[in-house]
Amino acid sequence: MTTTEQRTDLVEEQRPGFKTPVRNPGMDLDLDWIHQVHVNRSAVERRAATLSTRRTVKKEWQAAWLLRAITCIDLTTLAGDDTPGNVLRLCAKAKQPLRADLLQAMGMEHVEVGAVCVYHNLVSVAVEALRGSHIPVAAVSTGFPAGQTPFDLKLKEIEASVQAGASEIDIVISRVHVLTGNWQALYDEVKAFRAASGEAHMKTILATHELATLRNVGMASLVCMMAGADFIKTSTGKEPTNATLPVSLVMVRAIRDYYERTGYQIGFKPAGGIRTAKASLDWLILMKEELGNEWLNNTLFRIGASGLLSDIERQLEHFVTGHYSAAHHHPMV
Ligand SMILES: O=C[C@H](O)COP(=O)(O)O
Repeated sequence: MTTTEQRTDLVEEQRPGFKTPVRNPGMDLDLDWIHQVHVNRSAVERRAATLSTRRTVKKEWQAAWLLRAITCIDLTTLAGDDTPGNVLRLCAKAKQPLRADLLQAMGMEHVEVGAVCVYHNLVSVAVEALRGSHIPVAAVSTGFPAGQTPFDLKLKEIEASVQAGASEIDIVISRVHVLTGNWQALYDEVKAFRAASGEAHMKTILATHELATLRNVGMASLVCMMAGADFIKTSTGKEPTNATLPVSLVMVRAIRDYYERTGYQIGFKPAGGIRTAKASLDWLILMKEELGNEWLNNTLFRIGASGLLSDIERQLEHFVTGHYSAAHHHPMV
């Protein structure tokens, strides 16, 4: 077993506040272990229900957490009518997510999002637009969102996105492997995606709404991590229900189990339907309470969202105009 201490020399600084996550090498599929993992559904729901926060941002710590949330956003556009034009606008927003006067009022010089997430066809546009920043481009892949394309094409899609400059690959798993309990097939699939991703960081999208049970969510999380996933991600954003606190709790506890067993820190990305500043605080609280402060940064935590940033901006604007005076000036993150 490798300890965290032994691995710190492998972590390289890429940008202030951003550490390249240590690549998860995965491990052999150990069904004995994952079958011991139990999910108590009612306990999960009770715990998730306590994670509610205020509707508006009134306190300084909440504003500081919203700034942190911005740095963890995978700013996303995944629409049939995406064009180079709207991706260029998205990248401009990624580089400057808050108005200069708001930033200044909170004593900040610069803030940027965690990544920009697009379909393969827009990867090169985003890479070009973000050149000179340190914002990585994530490509959804493997037949996103349904994953119902031939396996060989999935591998080629990953390779093409890496070639185009994506440094993060968000793959979708084949839900059939989970629904038929074929854990070996899921492991082999994700391991092949891992290999095709090369040096890019791989997030595995479980599409939790389509996995039928929380137990399946927990099992799939563990199998994906064993197969070398660097992040596990809840949803595509295209399912009837996307990121929820109960599935997120199951997934972060699987991350904790995997960390305790291997020493490897796997990231978590709730995605889909997260549109309010209040909701982003719920997920930050979940990370802090379940995994601790080490997971409260964009190396190990991302929020996949297309519409969250505007509400955070609105909330911070209310906060700055209503509750924050020049007398308080000090950096918040
Ligand atoms: O991966 C990110 C999701 O597709 C974004 O979903 P959203 O449009 O509901 O925020």
